[in-house]
Amino acid sequence: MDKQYIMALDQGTTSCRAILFDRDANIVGIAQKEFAQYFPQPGWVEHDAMEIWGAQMGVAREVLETHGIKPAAVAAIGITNQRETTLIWDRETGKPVHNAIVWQDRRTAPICDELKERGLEPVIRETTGLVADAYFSGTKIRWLLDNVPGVRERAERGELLFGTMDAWLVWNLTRGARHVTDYSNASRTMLYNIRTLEWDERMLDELGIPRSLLPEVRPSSEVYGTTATEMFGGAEIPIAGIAGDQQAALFGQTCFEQGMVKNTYGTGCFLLMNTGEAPVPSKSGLLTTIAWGIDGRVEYALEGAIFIAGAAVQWLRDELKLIDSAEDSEYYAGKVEDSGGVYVVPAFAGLGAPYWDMYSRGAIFGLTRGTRKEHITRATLDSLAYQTKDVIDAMQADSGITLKTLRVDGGAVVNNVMMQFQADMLGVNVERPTITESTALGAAYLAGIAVGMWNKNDVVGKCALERTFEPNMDPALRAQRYKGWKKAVKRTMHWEKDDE
Ligand SMILES: Nc1ncnc2c1ncn2[C@@H]1O[C@H](COP(=O)(O)OP(=O)(O)O)[C@@H](O)[C@H]1O
Ligand SMILES: O=P(O)(O)OC[C@H](O)CO
Repeated sequence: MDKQYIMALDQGTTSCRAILFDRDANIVGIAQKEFAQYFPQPGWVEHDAMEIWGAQMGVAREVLETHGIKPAAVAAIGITNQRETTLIWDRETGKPVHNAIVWQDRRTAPICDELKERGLEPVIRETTGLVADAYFSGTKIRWLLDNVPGVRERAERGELLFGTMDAWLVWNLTRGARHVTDYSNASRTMLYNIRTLEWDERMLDELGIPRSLLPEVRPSSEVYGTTATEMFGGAEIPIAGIAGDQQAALFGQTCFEQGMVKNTYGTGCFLLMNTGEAPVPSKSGLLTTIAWGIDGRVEYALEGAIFIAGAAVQWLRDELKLIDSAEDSEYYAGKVEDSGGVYVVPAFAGLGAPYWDMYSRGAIFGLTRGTRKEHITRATLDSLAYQTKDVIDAMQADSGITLKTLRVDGGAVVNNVMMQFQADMLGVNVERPTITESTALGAAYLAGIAVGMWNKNDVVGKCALERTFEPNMDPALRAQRYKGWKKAVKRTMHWEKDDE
């Protein structure tokens, strides 16, 4: 039988998706399942890894069945995942020792403070490209070793394995035959030396993490193994691509040239600029990270991670109940000229790039007796664009490259009011592609390339634009609005730590 499909498994923060692509990289079908979010304490976020595994397999089988496609017709599986989310499990039983600690989880902020006090920040930056923040896996592993009874002893006896969600899925799909991750995911652990491309002894030592926990690090496009026979009714499907979701989106948007930038507007916003074969250090609060390893080469990116973006729209809907659905935000925001001087700073989980303030918290500024929900809704959407501008300014400063256009994707880019304001704020065109599932597309490309279905040139030709938003705001007005935003951000900083 002709192997004509590539299946992307997109293990996101709130849902598992399986997306089938045909040989022309068109979407044939999508299945999606949300899973539970656990918030055991303020600032803590956990996932049940067994639920994720069940949901991921469920959608993989569902998308094949719904479209009447036999597993044997799938040429390869590409995996892409929420990054940093940390799991430790037993190498014999496959049982997790604890829920996964999610990237948004702030419980390890004190461990990060301790690393900073020990003067390790420059070492972390130099070796891993990251900053000392609770966001990354390293301090989450440390927390599990210190706080879950028996885990440190079992880890030291070599009985346990650590992985981000990619490694967890590959390990399960291959029934424990492979414990692997790829360069892009490894570069988010705070344990991986992005220059030597090895686990970093110093960081492992500083955090007291046994090496035996760690997966093997492989390129982002190669056959890592095949699915165990019982997974898909006897078909042994090659698992041929792995990349963290934001790097996968950069690949899916075919940002293959140095200086090309994409922004994904999902729960958070993640901007990545391809910086080519050399890691570019940041002086402006960005991360230096591995984009992918392919064709025997590793390429790097500068990244700005914004923790709360679309999640702020969910907050309007679920907590404030100002809107009934995320789509409503466009309707209400469109009913006013502008936010009427209101600024929403959605620092619910502290601030990421370029501020890196774990102790900032959300705030609404500029309220007057005339403020309506339309203004607050608009200001919430504006905050996605302002945060993006903060990161773009930092990227331009660090790389010396001036942004020409911004390629966008993710669930929130359907919002035309927000996209237009983004173009206005940046003063460059914002390009929205036809397929906004860039993350899954990137994973599919990586897998399809590994099994010879496509090459890199083929996929560049497949990128089609659906709409371009052109800037249409007076530069003086832009500067004035942005100044207000900077003032608002400043006033939220250190909120949790200031006693005054
Ligand atoms: N029309 C819309 N306007 C603004 N935000 C939206 C809209 N539709 C969806 N969103 C936001 O997009 C996010 C979902 O995007 P998605 O890419 O699926 O996120 P993730 O992969 O992070 O789970 C949600 O946070 C939601 O609030
Ligand atoms: O699941 P997403 O799309 O919100 O992405 C999460 C990021 O990978 C976290 O770094």
